Amino acid sequence: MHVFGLTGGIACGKTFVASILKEHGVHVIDTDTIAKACTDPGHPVLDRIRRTFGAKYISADGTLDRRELGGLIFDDETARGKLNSIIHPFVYKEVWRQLFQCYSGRQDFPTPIESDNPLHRPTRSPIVAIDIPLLYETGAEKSPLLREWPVVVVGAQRTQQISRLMARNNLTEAEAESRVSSQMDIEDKIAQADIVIDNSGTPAETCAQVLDLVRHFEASMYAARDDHREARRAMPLKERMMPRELLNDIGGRTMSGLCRLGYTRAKVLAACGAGCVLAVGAVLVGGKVKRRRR
Ligand SMILES: CC(C)(COP(=O)(O)OP(=O)(O)OC[C@H]1O[C@@H](n2cnc3c(N)ncnc32)[C@H](O)[C@@H]1O)[C@@H](O)C(=O)NCCC(=O)NCCS
Ligand SMILES: Nc1ncnc2c1ncn2[C@@H]1O[C@H](COP(=O)(O)OP(=O)(O)OP(=O)(O)O)[C@@H](O)[C@H]1O
Repeated sequence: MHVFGLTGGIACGKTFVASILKEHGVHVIDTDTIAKACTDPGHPVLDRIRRTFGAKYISADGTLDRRELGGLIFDDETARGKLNSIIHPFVYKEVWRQLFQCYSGRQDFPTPIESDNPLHRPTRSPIVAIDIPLLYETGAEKSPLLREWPVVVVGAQRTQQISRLMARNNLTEAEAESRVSSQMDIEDKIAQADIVIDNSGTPAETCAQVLDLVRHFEASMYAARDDHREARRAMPLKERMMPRELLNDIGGRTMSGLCRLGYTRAKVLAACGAGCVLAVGAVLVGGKVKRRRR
């Protein structure tokens, strides 16, 4: 499986690019969708928002008043930091859960967020994009989630960000300016990117770049798999087996990682079985080690 981070400035076109990726079979884990699910009525996050910012940010029907809260946090760095510290830990945990679901392919992996959203279903897609608008702002590129994987930045000009945001969200120029300024400058994101999709042109031009990107990932994934198979075929049979101590070590470390995320040992084992925990661990330590065949 090949994973990559997808980011860009506000209104640069991440959602547009993600929709093309999905059409080409890429599974997208969307953190905006997860963050929205976290603020559904009944979720502990909504209650913390009410206690932190006040009841005026909750509508009469009990849902989050997104426009009102957006008006506060995009203009106020301290409030933004508070909101991020309430929501982001839930988002991070749910991204990991969905990624484990992708690795294991199991529908019944324990789910903190129950949802009918198709994005929350497991996938057998070999390529997974994690769409994180605040990827660089939160240092996710250096976190265990993404440090082994490339980051793709969707870029556009700042003036286009403002005009697209005003049109899409029905905002004034000042409101759009404040939202764009609340994030790292798009030029800085482009400078840090591993790969850039330039969405300053026509949608058709962007589609062509995205198609090239999918082909690039497919080619590098299959080349790596073929190299790996060839190298293994050249090894004596005994060396192809993974030592039992290494298997135990990987299994133990993966299990403690999952337990730190809040899953109980029994839940993890019931959900995917010991063999799968080992396989996930093996993939995470570099994909060099394969599950032993019975
Ligand atoms: C402030 C909220 C209620 C405004 O809701 P609204 O429907 O207007 O915007 P939406 O959620 O669709 O986000 C649109 C875009 O705004 C930008 N954005 C959202 N939150 C933030 C933030 N805390 N800081 C900077 N930019 C942000 C992102 O580029 C995002 O793609 C909402 O964005 C929110 O809950 N944000 C905090 C959670 C968060 O950080 N989400 C980003 C992904 S984890
Ligand atoms: N190449 C393009 N030409 C013209 N309009 C575009 C182009 N790409 C995207 N748009 C429009 O710009 C707006 C922003 O795009 P999109 O919603 O994909 O951005 P985003 O990066 O996901 O935004 P956000 O950070 O707010 O989630 C949308 O209304 C979209 O239809």
